Amino acid sequence: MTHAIFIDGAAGTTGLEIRERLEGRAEFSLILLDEAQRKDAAARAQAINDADVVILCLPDDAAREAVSLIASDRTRVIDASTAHRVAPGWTYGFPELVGRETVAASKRVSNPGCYPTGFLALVGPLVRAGLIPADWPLSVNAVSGYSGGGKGMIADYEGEKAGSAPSWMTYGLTLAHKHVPEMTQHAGLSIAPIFAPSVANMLRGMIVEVPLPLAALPGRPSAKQVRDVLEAAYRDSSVVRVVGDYAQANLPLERKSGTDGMDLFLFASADGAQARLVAALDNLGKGASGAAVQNLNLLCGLDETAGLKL
Ligand SMILES: NC(=O)C1=CN([C@@H]2O[C@H](COP(=O)(O)OP(=O)(O)OC[C@H]3O[C@@H](n4cnc5c(N)ncnc54)[C@H](OP(=O)(O)O)[C@@H]3O)[C@@H](O)[C@H]2O)C=CC1
Ligand SMILES: CC(=O)N[C@@H](CCC(=O)OP(=O)(O)O)C(=O)O
Repeated sequence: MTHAIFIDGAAGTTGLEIRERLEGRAEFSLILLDEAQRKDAAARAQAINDADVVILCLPDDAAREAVSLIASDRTRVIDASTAHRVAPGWTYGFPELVGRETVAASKRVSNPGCYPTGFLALVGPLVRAGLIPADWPLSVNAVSGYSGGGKGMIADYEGEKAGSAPSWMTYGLTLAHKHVPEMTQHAGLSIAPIFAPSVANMLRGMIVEVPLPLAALPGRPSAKQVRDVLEAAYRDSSVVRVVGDYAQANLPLERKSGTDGMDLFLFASADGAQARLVAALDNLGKGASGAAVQNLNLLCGLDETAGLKL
């Protein structure tokens, strides 16, 4: 069976990467709009309703508009934007956390944000297991490649003004980043984490870190207990891996660049009092396009890793 797929926003950063992963796959036929039609509401509405699955790679408002254009009961949606990540009636498209069957059975799937993908992979299982209380005041520090800001930020770093682009900058200084609600809700937290994102002068790649004062947590969990919970959570996954044999003295932003996988690490102090939980991924891989293709595979009853770069 061939599944008809329409990528709305196929000319953007995320859309192009999804297209690249789908090309040459016999299970899919792509519905394509040319340059003159790709922002035409009537042409998009037709394509949306002709598709079995629509993948939205659009700004939030355009994603909401695209969903409003759906008239066909058959059309299923994967939205890569922030528009529906905490919306009722939408499945949060993180198969390793919500269950592959749940994603596979859904008509409306919201792809996780890139930073929340790292944060939730690390923290979700630990909250669920009771090692981190729901009201624990977590913080999360992260670095992204500049492609995380889409075509606009890529132009800032690679276009005429490239010389004045910072080599590294922290942002989210109002403490109201759009990813905080999904991090809080899908981790099962009652207190929002303090989120400190930053961008480096590198195209792609992401490191997300959660410092964890083990000795201050109720029950004082050991590093081994934390690691055991994470390993059990991802035992069945070939996309998310808990790395147990990392012997290097540092961890580069490039670690997972160009791949759709995510590596998780637990670094603990010798006395077991402190730990640093770290996720390495590609903001355009498991952080966006790879996750969308993984979800698409599940919606279509295919192997979840088909077409992924692992
Ligand atoms: N980049 C990343 O790492 C990640 C991005 N995302 C999310 O994915 C979505 C897409 O992001 P990204 O690919 O980075 O963004 P880009 O800006 O690179 O691409 C967005 C695309 O949407 C097109 N577009 C805008 N409005 C409309 C419209 N009304 N109708 C049709 N097309 C439209 C743009 O057209 P034009 O080319 O003319 O500007 C552009 O091609 C966003 O919601 C983003 O937040 C999610 C996870 C990670
Ligand atoms: C570097 C950079 O600017 N990153 C983006 C997030 C990219 C992303 O994944 O966000 P969404 O999927 O939620 O759009 C930001 O902080 O807004």
